[in-house]
Amino acid sequence: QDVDSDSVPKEKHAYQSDVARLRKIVINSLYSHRDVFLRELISNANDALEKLRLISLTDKRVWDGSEPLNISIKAVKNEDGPGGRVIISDTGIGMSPEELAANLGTLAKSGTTEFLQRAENSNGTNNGNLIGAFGLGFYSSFLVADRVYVASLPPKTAQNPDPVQHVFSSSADESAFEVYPDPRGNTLGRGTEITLVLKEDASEFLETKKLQELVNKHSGFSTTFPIYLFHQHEDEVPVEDEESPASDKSDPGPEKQTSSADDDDEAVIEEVSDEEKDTEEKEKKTKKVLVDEWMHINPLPPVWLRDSKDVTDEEYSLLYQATFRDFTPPLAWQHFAGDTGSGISFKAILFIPSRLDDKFWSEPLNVPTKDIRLLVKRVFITNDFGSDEPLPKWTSWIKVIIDADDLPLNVSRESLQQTKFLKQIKQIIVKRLIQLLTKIADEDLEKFKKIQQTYGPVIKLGAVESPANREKLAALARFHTTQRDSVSLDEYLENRKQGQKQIFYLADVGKPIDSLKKSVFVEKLHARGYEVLLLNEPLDEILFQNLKRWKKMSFQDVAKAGLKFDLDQQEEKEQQKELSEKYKPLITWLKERAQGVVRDVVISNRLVTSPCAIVADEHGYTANVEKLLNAANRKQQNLDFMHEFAKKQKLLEINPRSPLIEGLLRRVEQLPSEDEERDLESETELEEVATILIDGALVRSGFEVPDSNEFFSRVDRVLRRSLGVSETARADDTVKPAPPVDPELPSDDDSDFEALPMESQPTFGKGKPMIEIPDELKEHLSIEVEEVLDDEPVSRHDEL
Ligand SMILES: Nc1ncnc2c1ncn2[C@@H]1O[C@H](COP(=O)(O)OP(=O)(O)OP(=O)(O)O)[C@@H](O)[C@H]1O
Repeated sequence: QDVDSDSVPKEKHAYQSDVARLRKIVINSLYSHRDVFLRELISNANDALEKLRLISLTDKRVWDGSEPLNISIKAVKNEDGPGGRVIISDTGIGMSPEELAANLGTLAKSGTTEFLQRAENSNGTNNGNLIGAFGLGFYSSFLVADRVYVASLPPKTAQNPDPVQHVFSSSADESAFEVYPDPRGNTLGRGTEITLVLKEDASEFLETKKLQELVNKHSGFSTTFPIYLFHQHEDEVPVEDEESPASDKSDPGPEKQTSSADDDDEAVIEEVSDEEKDTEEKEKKTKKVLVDEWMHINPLPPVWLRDSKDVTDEEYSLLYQATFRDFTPPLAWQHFAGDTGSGISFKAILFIPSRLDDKFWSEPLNVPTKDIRLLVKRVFITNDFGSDEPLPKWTSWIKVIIDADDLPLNVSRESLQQTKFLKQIKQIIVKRLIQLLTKIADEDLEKFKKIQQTYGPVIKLGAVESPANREKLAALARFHTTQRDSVSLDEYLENRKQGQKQIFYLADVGKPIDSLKKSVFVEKLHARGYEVLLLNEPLDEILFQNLKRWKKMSFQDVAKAGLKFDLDQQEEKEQQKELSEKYKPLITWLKERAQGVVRDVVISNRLVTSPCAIVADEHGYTANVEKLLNAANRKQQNLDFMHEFAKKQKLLEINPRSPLIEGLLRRVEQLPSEDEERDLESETELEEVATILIDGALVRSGFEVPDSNEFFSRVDRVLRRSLGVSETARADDTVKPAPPVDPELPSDDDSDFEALPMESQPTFGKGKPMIEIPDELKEHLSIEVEEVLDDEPVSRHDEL
């Protein structure tokens, strides 16, 4: 009987629409990578075997440990012409007919629809990466096969004591698939057999050599279960042995194949030549025969059990890609052996993927990792480390294979939770990751640059999140500065100036580094050669607040009071004192004007060209913190009070060297004293200048002005004054109201006008048609405008 025989009724099912879309994307965009089909199917077989073994821990009926668990691959060439089939079988958990339909006919994965949209929109250019991120699985069969049959038989269980082998059958271009009882009966014993009827141009996969090469390249790493490949070789055997054929007895091969020797497909020996010239002289007659053999093609121990000196970079990459189903090789890895401290020894490889999942920053802090694969003596146990004590968020993306020697094989996850083992493993992973990052930072600048691009903010998160590792992680953090692009805190210290006791920084989340460099707060420091760290990532400033000091140096926000630099020098101190004295009248006058905004007005020692700036007091909020807090939408009343208080803790610093400030001082000094006659108009004007100066300082320093309308009205008035325009004259503000909707006109939706992009839509003004013509075209263009009377039916473009 054939798997496709019509002797059984076949039930037709429609594919879920997403499946059809996914198949199309896979087939169209991965043609040049089509050998991945084998890796994907072997990975699925591996999963099925792991599942069976896990279930058997609690239900011995499913598998009692006696029959072998393995994967086998066989290529069968068509007898009557080109082409043929590749059959991949496993002795794993198998699928019931319902599971065949559900698992292979629908996509249950979350994010599928979004993935499909992205893949379709990217015109196939980037689909390799997208699919890599998503996983591609069973549908990769259609890269090489026109038709696929999946025969499957689940093990006997209490609920299903007499399972029946069923077949899932589908062609590459059909929108439906069939599920039916296997006409051959329960031939598998248990497990799944996938038969790929190869496309015409995929005959290369019929060659054993090609299949072996592919397994060696990709899939030797996808599984620790033995993979057997069927092949035939010529052998010379004595004629008298003909009766008892010489198959390789030392290698039993996949159990089910040897046990089903009566199957036509599984003929053990085939005679090809009996042309041997027997001679009377020869004592023994021999003849050439084709011997069938199942080769064990992944006999090497898994990579993590080998000595790291014997493993190539390519092998590590392939192991990573196969295990974690990632198309892109990892950025870095560490292979180590250890002991948990509670006497359990293990071998492990820790991988840093080359990209961070998009979801990383939006997921909560305590998301459990799914990519730490715990094995015991090569046997997969779990990748669920529980959510009670997940790894710290900053390491949650890590991918690890860990193989323990001494845990009992039937250890369950629950009993694992109770041992110290998991906790110790998590600590070891974090420690090793930090070691790996530090090693790269010390030894491989190029690679560390790449790490920074992807994991820079993650390292800072780690330093904030875990006090125990704060120092080590902060040492790995890199920052922009006024002088350099990527500087560690230690490198910053090496570049400090004589007598510098503070680490200077300026923080403004989201602001481009170039515009931070131009800030009023760094001008003098920069001019004097001091380096200032420029922080524009949300975690930067929080990190410094957590660190408090670095190698005994305190952090100084240059937008805050408390900035110290070579001011101990006597000369400068005295100069500052003198200036304060000189500017006293202006300071007193400005203090009154700036009451609602700042706590005090002082002479600046940080400004060079700017006339003034607003700095936060030591206890006040910088513009950056104020922005963060506003964004955090503070609701609690009692905190609001503190918030308002901290907001007012600002100082107005004035630059005594600025001509504007000098001019203002002169004007203030000229103000009439109390017993003199006052010039109210000029006083108001001066006050207005002061308010603009204060508001301008707020904006320049990154704060918001209390009332921007008021601010601009004032600027308007000053501008008018400087132009000699009347301050009270009003603009002509008569505006023609928009016409009501005319129900007789076509609706907006079907208008051609709407279809035009904004910039190409004609503009209209004052109720008259108006067309803007560029000056250079005016000579060459003449335009006639037809006037339309109000009561005439109008076409859409005249309506406005
Ligand atoms: N050889 C097999 N034995 C048992 N079940 C299988 C086998 N192959 C596939 N399946 C079932 O079909 C489902 C879908 O397989 P598919 O390869 O499309 O996706 P996946 O393995 O879940 O994910 P991905 O391959 O993308 O990581 C699997 O989750 C599994 O339940």
